Amino acid sequence: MIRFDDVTKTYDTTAQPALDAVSLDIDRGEFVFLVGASGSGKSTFIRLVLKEDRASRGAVYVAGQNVANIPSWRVPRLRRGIGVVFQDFRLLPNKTVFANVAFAMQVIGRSRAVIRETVPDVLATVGLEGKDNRMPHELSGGEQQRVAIARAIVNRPGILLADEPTGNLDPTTSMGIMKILDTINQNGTTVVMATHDDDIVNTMRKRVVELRSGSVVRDDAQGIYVGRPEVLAG
Ligand SMILES: Nc1ncnc2c1ncn2[C@@H]1O[C@H](COP(=O)(O)OP(=O)(O)OP(=O)(O)O)[C@@H](O)[C@H]1O
Repeated sequence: MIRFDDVTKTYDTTAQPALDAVSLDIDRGEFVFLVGASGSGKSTFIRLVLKEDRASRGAVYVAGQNVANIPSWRVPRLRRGIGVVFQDFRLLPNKTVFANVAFAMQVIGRSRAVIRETVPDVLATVGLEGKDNRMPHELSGGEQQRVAIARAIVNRPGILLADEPTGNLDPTTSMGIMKILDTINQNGTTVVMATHDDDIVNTMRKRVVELRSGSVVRDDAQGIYVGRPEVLAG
């Protein structure tokens, strides 16, 4: 589903690559944690999958297609197949919950009838039934992230990328979000989640790919993550 073939990404401003000769295969239906300290390359990985940036060397494949060969006019189609969730939710502040989710369907030309039918179902999937008319500022952080997840999955993407989705949430709320991501994955969506939250990684027991200074240093099925080895050592 996602393949990195010897991918190096160097930003113009820095000599040290953000990703350094990364080769990785993520199959359809997998749930993968991408872990590593701040600056290890997690967000760069996500940006390359979305073709928001280009690899300096090597090739990135999404659903069998080398993204370097996708012309710019077809990049929206690539991104339509990929839902994205961020740490800071990124909701439209002046739109209701319903409108935030509906917006993702409007931009790809779905009819009002289909939107009216689909959005409540998706809001129920993330546990937000009955909150359609709330504004984002009337929601807790966990609820806002649920809206963001609903928006990311409403068009049924094959891939969901989550960049530190629990970074702003307390542990209990975070586990609620993880249950939702797990359900989405069990329904067939490939999930890649960047995080440095070791508690979450160690509770979920999924595949763990660890990056350090842009290199994959570990790739374990049902892995764990020791996020702060210096703390443990000390
Ligand atoms: N647009 C950019 N221009 C220059 N350097 C960048 C850019 N984006 C990231 N970098 C550098 O690339 C490296 C990897 O950054 P990246 O954001 O991928 O790490 P990360 O693991 O996602 O970190 P975090 O957990 O803090 O988000 C870092 O050294 C960072 O400073």
